[in-house]
Amino acid sequence: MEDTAQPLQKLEGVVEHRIYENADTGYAVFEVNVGDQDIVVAGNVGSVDNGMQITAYGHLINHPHYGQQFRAESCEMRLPQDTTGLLSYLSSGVLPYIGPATAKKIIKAFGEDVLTVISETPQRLCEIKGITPEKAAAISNEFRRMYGVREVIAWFAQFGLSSQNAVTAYRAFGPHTIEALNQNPYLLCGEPLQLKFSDVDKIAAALHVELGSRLRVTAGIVYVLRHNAGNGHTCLPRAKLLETTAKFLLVTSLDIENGLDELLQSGELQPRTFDDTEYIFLPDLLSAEEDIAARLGELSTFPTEPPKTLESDIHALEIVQGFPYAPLQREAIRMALSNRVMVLTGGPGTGKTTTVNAILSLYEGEYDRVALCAPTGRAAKRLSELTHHTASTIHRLLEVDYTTGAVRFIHNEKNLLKYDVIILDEMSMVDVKLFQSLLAAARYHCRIIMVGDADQLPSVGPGNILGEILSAGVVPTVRLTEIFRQAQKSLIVQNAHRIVQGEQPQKGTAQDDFFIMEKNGLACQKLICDLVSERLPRAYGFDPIRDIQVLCPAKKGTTGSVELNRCLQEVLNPPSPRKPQLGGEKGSKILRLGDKVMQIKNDYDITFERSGAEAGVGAYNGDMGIITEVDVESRSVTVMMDDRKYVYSADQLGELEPAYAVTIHKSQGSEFPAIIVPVADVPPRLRYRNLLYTGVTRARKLCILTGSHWIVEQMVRNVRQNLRYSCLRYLLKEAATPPAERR
Ligand SMILES: Nc1ncnc2c1ncn2[C@@H]1O[C@H](COP(=O)(O)OP(=O)(O)OP(=O)(O)O)[C@@H](O)[C@H]1O
Repeated sequence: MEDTAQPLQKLEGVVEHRIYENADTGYAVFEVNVGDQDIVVAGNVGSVDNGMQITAYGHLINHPHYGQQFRAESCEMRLPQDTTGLLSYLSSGVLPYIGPATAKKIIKAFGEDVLTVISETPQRLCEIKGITPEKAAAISNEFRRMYGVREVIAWFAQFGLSSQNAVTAYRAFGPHTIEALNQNPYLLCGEPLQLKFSDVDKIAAALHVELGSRLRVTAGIVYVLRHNAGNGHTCLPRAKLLETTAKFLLVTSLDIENGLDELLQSGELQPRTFDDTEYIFLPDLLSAEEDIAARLGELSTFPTEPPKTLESDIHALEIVQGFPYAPLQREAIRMALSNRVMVLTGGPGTGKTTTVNAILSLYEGEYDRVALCAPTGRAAKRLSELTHHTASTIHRLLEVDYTTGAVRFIHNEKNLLKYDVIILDEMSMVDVKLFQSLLAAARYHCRIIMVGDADQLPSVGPGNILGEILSAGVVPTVRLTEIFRQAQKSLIVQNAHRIVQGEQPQKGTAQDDFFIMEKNGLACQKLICDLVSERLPRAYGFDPIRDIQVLCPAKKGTTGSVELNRCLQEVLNPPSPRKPQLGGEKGSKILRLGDKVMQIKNDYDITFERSGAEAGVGAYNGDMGIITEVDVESRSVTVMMDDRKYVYSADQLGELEPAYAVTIHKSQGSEFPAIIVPVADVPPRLRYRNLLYTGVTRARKLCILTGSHWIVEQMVRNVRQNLRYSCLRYLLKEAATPPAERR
């Protein structure tokens, strides 16, 4: 967050001493002799060695902890040329078997040619006493490897790309990285770097790759598919893919058609045809949908014997809770006990949780190991509060393997989970890859109960599993429809059902838990601040920070989450000399002592402590907490999320955002005592039913819509189900059909 607007300064000198180096990220700190003094240089510049000549570009800054240092944005390095530099370089232990004494002997023997000898004719090193042919080969190999990384860093630097990217590329592509990238710069769009296509296009243009070249076209097609996976599609119809790619790449459709055929032939992409439409998949997403379909299809076709005492067991539960189950609830309970897989779906207040509780009790009488889980930390917490059973996130159930860098799970098909039953709530939020992983780790006989509301927004990741399962009609399903009397009293519940049925929500009166207040633009912004800071705490006793949540359809605009966060932070947690803070430069986000914050991406590595309980790792997208400490010196922030205490270091602060106002998308799976949804200035593309429905159903005790009623009307009317391309429904039907009956 420091000032980088000033022109870059240049620093030239010779590396005197390495202080710190992180081989994974390419971050290095070292002392450089610039003639009359030594200056500490830090930055993502890759590996450096004593004696190297460097030219760095960056800024001289005053680090609060380490004092004056040069923060390098980029750095060119040359191996030492003269014998003094060479001696310093070789004496530093940079190469195996060469210490200061051997370095002296080698330089004496080969002078300024020493590095050429090491690289080209290492056998000549055997002229030095003590260097065997094996040692000479090891020295030469190590030198070439290091030099290779450096060359890759230099190649990346000429296109303005970081050393961190270079180190990652070198690790993926090996000693021939530059050769491979010169031949096909579009490799940079794929794993592991996934750079933006337009940026790679510029590099390709500099390397004289033509617009219509096969390399560019095939990379463009894969890129379009991957981009669409980011928007939730597991595949695209062939025609749509061709059309989108042609527009994106500005080349003829014939070129694209040929490119696609090549990718299909090589297996880099895979086709499936259903209802006369050819769908094109990235292989990993196809195998995710196929695996899910195969498993659920198989489980669906093998019902089990229900326990003989089932009816009397259900009756016993009814006596304990004091009311009978409704017919559909009974059907769901029976289904859970007589099938290996099922879906339980329904809107708010239709008795899903009551039914899950019954299923849980009966399963616990039957089986030893029943797991309850949900896709997010907040959803798991809510589930465990409602059922009084331990519930965990799917990630925690599968246990993330932290050692590999990529997200892998400790429980998988080779190391199965030891559960007899898995009950999975908030199914609408689960994406195909995560569900594939969960099913793969489930034992063969494990029952799978999926619970969710298909009218909620679909998952952030690719797929629309719940919607697809329901439309396939293969998996045994109960759809609860009755709104129970208890829930009927709530206008939140009534209005949620109205919205789903395309009816307008009713404005409430003073006794109700749902209101619509007409205000637009800045007046709406001001109204929200007043409601949160004064009116609702006064009228209902809500804590403005912990109980009230503003949920925005959009990020941008006067009543978007960014602007509202700024205003609410100012009102609820204003600056004060007693409240240290970070950020704020040039309008960047501020993190201040006492702020409510949200974790905005999954971090599987971050550790937390708990007083009186075991420490652990992981903070997940959507987790919320309060800043309890800000250390300006080390630029670190301490956050309490329930009983978990996290310390975010300077480089992890990007994972946190103020959370007085969050988007409805980020609030999926969570509930709050009171919510306010600004329905003013909502961009047209975000005016749709499921978004409003998901927002409204997050409220437990109070829901206020502030904005204009005609935007509410538009949102209710617009049923543009976030159309998601997926073939799970077809694959499920196929999997549940005996082979002989398939077409
Ligand atoms: N068979 C029943 N008879 C009477 N009341 C019931 C019955 N089943 C559930 N209820 C009541 O209806 C209300 C809503 O039930 P429940 O919490 O199970 O619904 P839900 O679908 O999980 O709702 P939400 O999704 O909003 O959490 C609760 O007060 C519950 O006690």
